[in-house]
Amino acid sequence: MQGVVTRFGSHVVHQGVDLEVRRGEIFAVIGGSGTGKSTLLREMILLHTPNEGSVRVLGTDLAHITAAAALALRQRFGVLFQQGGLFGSLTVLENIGLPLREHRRLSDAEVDAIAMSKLLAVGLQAEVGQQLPSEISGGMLKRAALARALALEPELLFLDEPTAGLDPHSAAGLDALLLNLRAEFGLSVVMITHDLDLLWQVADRVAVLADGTVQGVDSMEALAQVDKPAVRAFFEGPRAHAAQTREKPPSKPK
Ligand SMILES: Nc1ncnc2c1ncn2[C@@H]1O[C@H](COP(=O)(O)OP(=O)(O)OP(=O)(O)O)[C@@H](O)[C@H]1O
Repeated sequence: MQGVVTRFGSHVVHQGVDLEVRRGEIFAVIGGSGTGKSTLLREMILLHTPNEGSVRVLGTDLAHITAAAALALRQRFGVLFQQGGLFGSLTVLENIGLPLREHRRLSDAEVDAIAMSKLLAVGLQAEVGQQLPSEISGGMLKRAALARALALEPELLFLDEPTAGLDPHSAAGLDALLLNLRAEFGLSVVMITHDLDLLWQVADRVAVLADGTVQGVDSMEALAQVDKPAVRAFFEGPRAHAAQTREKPPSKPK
């Protein structure tokens, strides 16, 4: 993103946001409530157009993108929305297979086989595939939604608050899963999160959004040394300290 300006009426949300996400990295955007994180994500996934500035995703400039190019681009990235967004009347396996039915010419058996491989890749048991979303836990729902986001083998994954609403055990499981998926599929990940553990354990670089601009982009370790109030806010308080000192998984690839 370069020079992104976003206004809603007279309310200026972004006043010149510059961001660059590198291939293969897990990149997080943090910021206080209302600083425009969700809007920024929506601008990256073709759901909102900024008033000024440019957004490029996987080499494609979104400014004057044709409908056909947008359709092609959407198949190269996966999105995990905060609520998961699975269809309640379909089984988990049918949900995961939906993007394949929509965008690929495959037999039912082929769709089911790929959907099952994604289900297993996110650490769910095969039997879960036959259950309805209402029958599984919040942590399993997130995993199932992630499996659906992975169905078309995206190069890039966008996650909106992936651990929101999860108990600490399920959230920790998701940390490990993201690291594994990146290692296995070479995914690049852009996520919005308030989860300090997720930030410390998983994010390679983090952008701090405040006052309409990016106040700093760096590893959590480096940001912890930055002496700006908007950045410091994320490193103070008992929860921040606990997350910072928690043991990290040894597998964190660099
Ligand atoms: N469609 C819209 N119309 C008008 N105002 C909007 C719209 N979408 C977002 N806003 C405003 O833009 C600002 C940023 O919203 P956004 O949801 O992007 O923030 P956020 O950082 O994701 O917040 P939170 O952490 O609370 O989810 C808010 O003041 C919000 O009210």
